[in-house]
Amino acid sequence: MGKFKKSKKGRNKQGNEGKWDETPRRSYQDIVRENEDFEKYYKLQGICPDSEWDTFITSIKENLPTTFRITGSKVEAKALLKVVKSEFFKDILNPTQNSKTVDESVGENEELSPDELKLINLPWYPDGLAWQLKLTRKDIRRSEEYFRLHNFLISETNSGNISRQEAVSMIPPLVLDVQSHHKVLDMCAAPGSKTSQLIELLHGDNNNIPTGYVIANDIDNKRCYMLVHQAKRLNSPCIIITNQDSGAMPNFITKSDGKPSIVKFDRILCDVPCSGDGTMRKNPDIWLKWNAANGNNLHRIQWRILRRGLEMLEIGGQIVYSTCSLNPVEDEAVISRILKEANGAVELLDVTSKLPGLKFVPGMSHWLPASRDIKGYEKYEDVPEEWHQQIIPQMFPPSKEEAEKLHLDKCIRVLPHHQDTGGFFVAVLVKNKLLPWESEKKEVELENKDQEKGSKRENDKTNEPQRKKRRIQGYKEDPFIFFDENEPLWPLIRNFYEIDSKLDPTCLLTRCKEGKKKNIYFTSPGVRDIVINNADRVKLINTGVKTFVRCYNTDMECAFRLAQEGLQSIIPFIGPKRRVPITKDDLITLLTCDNPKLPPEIFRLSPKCQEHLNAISQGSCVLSFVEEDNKNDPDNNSLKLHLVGWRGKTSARGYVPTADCVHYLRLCGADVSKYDVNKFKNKPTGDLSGEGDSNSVKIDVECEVNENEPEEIIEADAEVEKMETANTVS
Ligand SMILES: C[S@@+](CC[C@H](N)C(=O)[O-])C[C@H]1O[C@@H](n2cnc3c(N)ncnc32)[C@H](O)[C@@H]1O
Repeated sequence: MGKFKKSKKGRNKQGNEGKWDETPRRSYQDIVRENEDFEKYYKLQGICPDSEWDTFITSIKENLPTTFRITGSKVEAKALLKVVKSEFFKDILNPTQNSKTVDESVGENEELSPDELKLINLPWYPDGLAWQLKLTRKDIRRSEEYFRLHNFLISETNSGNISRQEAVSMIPPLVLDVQSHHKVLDMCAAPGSKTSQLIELLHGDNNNIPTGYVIANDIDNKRCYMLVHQAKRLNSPCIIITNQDSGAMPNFITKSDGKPSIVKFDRILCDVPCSGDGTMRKNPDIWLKWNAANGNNLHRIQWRILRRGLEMLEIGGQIVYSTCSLNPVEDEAVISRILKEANGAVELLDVTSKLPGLKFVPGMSHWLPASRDIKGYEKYEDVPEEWHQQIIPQMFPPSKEEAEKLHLDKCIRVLPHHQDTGGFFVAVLVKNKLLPWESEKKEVELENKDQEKGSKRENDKTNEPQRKKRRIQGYKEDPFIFFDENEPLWPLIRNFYEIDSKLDPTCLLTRCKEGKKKNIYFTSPGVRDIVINNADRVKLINTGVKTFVRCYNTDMECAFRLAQEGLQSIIPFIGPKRRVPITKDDLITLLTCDNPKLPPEIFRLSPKCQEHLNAISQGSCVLSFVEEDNKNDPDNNSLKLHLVGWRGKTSARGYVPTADCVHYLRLCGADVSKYDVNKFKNKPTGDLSGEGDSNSVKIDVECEVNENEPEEIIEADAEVEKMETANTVS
């Protein structure tokens, strides 16, 4: 779904683009990576065989290699992968040395040990799209040898076509088995790297809008706007962002088949808050503050979230529980506790076949809950009273007989030295029947109560005018106002773009009750159902992908231009008139135009494109490129690029941000060397940073609308940038 991505207006405004590798403000070099308690605690737990201890402890003290994955639809991602392999990895990494520094089949290379390999294609990530570079970001940034790779990583990150994500953090969405019809809940989602993967998996390679959706939730309001930022990159109409404590997450109501019912989710990701000691390689400050009490205190929160997740899960549904902590009290102890409480209603799944080539150890069945002074206890009765607040009976490992039933060995533990990553824990659970404390009756009663509350609010609402900013438990968000069947704006837009009647206009929404509508967003019908039926009961932060934008250019018959963000969602519904076929050469001509004041004249484009443009009125249009080579491929593997364009009086333009522009040019095999400035020799003129827009191909200024991004989003954009930079996830 290369289609569902990009646009980083907020980031551009902040001038934060391109800082993919900026060193975190505080200097990690000065941190002494030692913590006696940490070592004592994990030796006590026996998290690895004694013979591996030295390798483990050495590895966890080293800086983390750089990892990234290529995002997008299979076709577009594969095209970019080809560029990565042919243009960057082979030539740039040790060009004069043995080409086997690139390993595409880990384990099969007999000549070089993994230690000698600089570049590894992660074998367990589908389609070879994830890579690990044995170089830190600083190595890449500081060395002239890698300047082209550095430029590439910056610009493709900016355009959302690669995602910098720690290798192990890619695992949970992969084992969740998300399909396009699934209702997916991401309970602790911010900053959202896994949410992005979930959305990509939901869209799969199907061009249809998925019937399922992803609800991405976080308790931290500020961090919710990081999710908005991630969602903006993906341009999916199937995501909703909510701001709740997931340990007490309210039920969602649906009326999809007429009568109200409680939504049960098919897939849930429970990537809980944790001590994060698996991330010490990228967050060395954890060495300074690590203590055993931390994990003990988190156990209860983690258990509470997982428990609520299981309640919200459909029978037959799957939930992934994950942490970036090595601590069994935060990992197996939570799983063991919940399995015991569920009394057979929930069981662990073995998902190792979904991760071919991943090195890991099975989950532990024995551990020693320990007090802050690193004294481990075999049983609760041995715990001195002073620690009873911290250590509770439920944290203890199962008895031998219990352990045989629980199969904690189906959990996956990745330790840093296994394949030079961070540490990680992941477990997949399936719900086979109602939980012992759940009953159909209770759910129905609850639902009725919810309905009563809902209708009371409705009645109250009719008696008082709706305020622009509603307040639910202190939160304020602009309302979500869906078009009704008779929306006066719709016929105008529909006729201009010849929009098929299959597009339901009631799935379009705005965020302003009064005044001129500026931006029109689009959601899938499933998302619309959730928003309409839950806006009064759940803190909804954001939904919808920007699809039409008010345009003040009076040369256009329609008051709304297309927005690139929503184009991929509605392209199947747009009629042939405003879809302009372009060739690869047209695309290159349109995208290499540097001067917004001098866009290419129509006569410079291909005859077919000229003919089409000459036949339509001025204004917004779609520029559609379909790769000729594979046009008749039965698997429909031809590269298709749809860009928002503008038909001017005598000229045409692509309306594409700079980073996207470079990306498309790269995919077309065009020359992008003018953007590829060697900063060690020249001051950059090509604008890969995105801070300026000198090279972006832009629409007439008068048609550009003043899209005021909410302050929270701009701040969050900057914050995500900072986090990605510092690689801090937990
Ligand atoms: C490990 S991080 C999640 C990382 C995220 N899944 C990702 O891949 O980018 C944990 C998140 O849980 C959130 N959180 C903590 N307590 C929570 C709660 N009770 N309900 C919902 N979210 C919570 C934190 O704000 C934090 O963003």
